[in-house]
Amino acid sequence: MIRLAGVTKAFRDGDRPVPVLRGIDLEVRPGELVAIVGPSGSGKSTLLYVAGALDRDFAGEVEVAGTRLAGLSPRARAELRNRAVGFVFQSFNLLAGMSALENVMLPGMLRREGAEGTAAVRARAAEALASVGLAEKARATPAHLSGGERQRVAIARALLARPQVLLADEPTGNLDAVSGDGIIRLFQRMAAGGMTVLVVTHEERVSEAASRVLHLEDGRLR
Ligand SMILES: Nc1ncnc2c1ncn2[C@@H]1O[C@H](COP(=O)(O)OP(=O)(O)OP(=O)(O)O)[C@@H](O)[C@H]1O
Repeated sequence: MIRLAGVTKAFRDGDRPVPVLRGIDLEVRPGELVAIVGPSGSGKSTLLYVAGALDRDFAGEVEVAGTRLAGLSPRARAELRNRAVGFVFQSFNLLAGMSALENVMLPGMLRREGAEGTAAVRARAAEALASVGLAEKARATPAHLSGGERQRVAIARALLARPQVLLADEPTGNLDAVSGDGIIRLFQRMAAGGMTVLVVTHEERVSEAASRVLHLEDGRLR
């Protein structure tokens, strides 16, 4: 679940505050796939970063996966993010020298908790890759994968920690129509499985697939 209430945010241009979010109320429940659309520069990415506990420089209330962000230390915020939130971006951000499986394992290796060994992280990564239909490509490096497959690897990486919330910023922006449709179906499946999915998009076929579409304009959602 994601909940924003009365969220405002401004960037600074010299001394002048430039408001970007002007009172955002938003609730996305488990099982929902919500699309945010709006003109370029309207603040869609900014809203996504606030909702994902990446940005704490805002006013108002935000709750992510049952935890209110107000008063959390940077460390507690990072823990919440690692545990509960998966991020997917337009550019897949995969490491070229690593296989698909190793790319998916990476966050698990960096944030290894307790006594979890490499074999356990590898098993979780293999499961995540299988869930996006890429079990067969585990050993391939990004250069040997199509754009759609690369994005699916990035999604598997975001799913490694089995997050409750999945946030995606223009996830189909670099993909052809067929690959993009595969990614959209994947998001629909994640939501159907009970995940809370919030996607920022310019693309109509993404918003058409969403359970709700919200327009961000002049700092407000409608
Ligand atoms: N770090 C920053 N410092 C100052 N201004 C910023 C910063 N990040 C974003 N902005 C400004 O805030 C506004 C919203 O940016 P944001 O990236 O959220 O828009 P967007 O709707 O995602 O745009 P696009 O669709 O083009 O990706 C823009 O005017 C942008 O220039």
